[in-house]
Amino acid sequence: MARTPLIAGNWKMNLNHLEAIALVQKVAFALPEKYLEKVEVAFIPPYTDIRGVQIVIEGDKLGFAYGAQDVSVHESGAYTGEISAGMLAKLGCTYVVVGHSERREYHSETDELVAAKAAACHKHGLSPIVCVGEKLETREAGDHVGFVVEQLKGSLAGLDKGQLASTVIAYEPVWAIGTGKTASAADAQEVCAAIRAALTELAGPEIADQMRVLYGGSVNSSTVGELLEQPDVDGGLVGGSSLKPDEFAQLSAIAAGGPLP
Ligand SMILES: O=C[C@H](O)COP(=O)(O)O
Repeated sequence: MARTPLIAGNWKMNLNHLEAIALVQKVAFALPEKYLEKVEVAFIPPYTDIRGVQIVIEGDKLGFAYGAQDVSVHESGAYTGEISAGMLAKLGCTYVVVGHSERREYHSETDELVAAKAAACHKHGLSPIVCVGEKLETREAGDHVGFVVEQLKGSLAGLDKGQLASTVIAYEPVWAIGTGKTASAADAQEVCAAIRAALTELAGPEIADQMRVLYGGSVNSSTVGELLEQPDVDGGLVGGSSLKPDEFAQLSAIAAGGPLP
């Protein structure tokens, strides 16, 4: 089945709320609307930017989606510094990245916590983008496929088939993030195919076939075309290149089927 590619720009901890609005406007200026019929483009800014991003996207009917980089497992209450899924849903978010390797590494997030965050998203109609990926030593030992599949199963534990259907997976080999080393298209396909096989086990072929599996790690306009030609790669979770409006517009256009004129 044809899956609409998703290009999600994870800004990480970059851009204040004024810079955020300017970036969305520049991408909208560079990327003619017709491309959005063939690719879904989402912005994943820091929490403080989401309101501004919402206003410019909704106000100008830009056709982009947006979301958050993390979420609390708690609903509300005395959890200083936390942001709930309900708050993000109220702001019109579609997506929430959960289990990014930077959160797993710097905030000691476990598969169990990631699964709880994914469940919190679903409770409020948000689609989690569940991130998985191996470190360099695991790849060098040749254990990357088994590692990623186990991490995936742990990070989706407890989700029912309906929830899985509206979950996005992002395969991000840690050694390729922010390093300029993109996994080869064949490397990405190998793991994304194993992810889809695991999703088939969990949710059945019909649902697994409609779920999007993204690749992330130094994606840019030169690499996105070949990555998306792979049968199990359905888009990109894009870090550094999402902060450059012309580059992000170009790679989104390529994901839609052709470069900008
Ligand atoms: O979430 C995005 C990924 O961590 C990839 O970041 P990158 O494109 O800067 O390598």
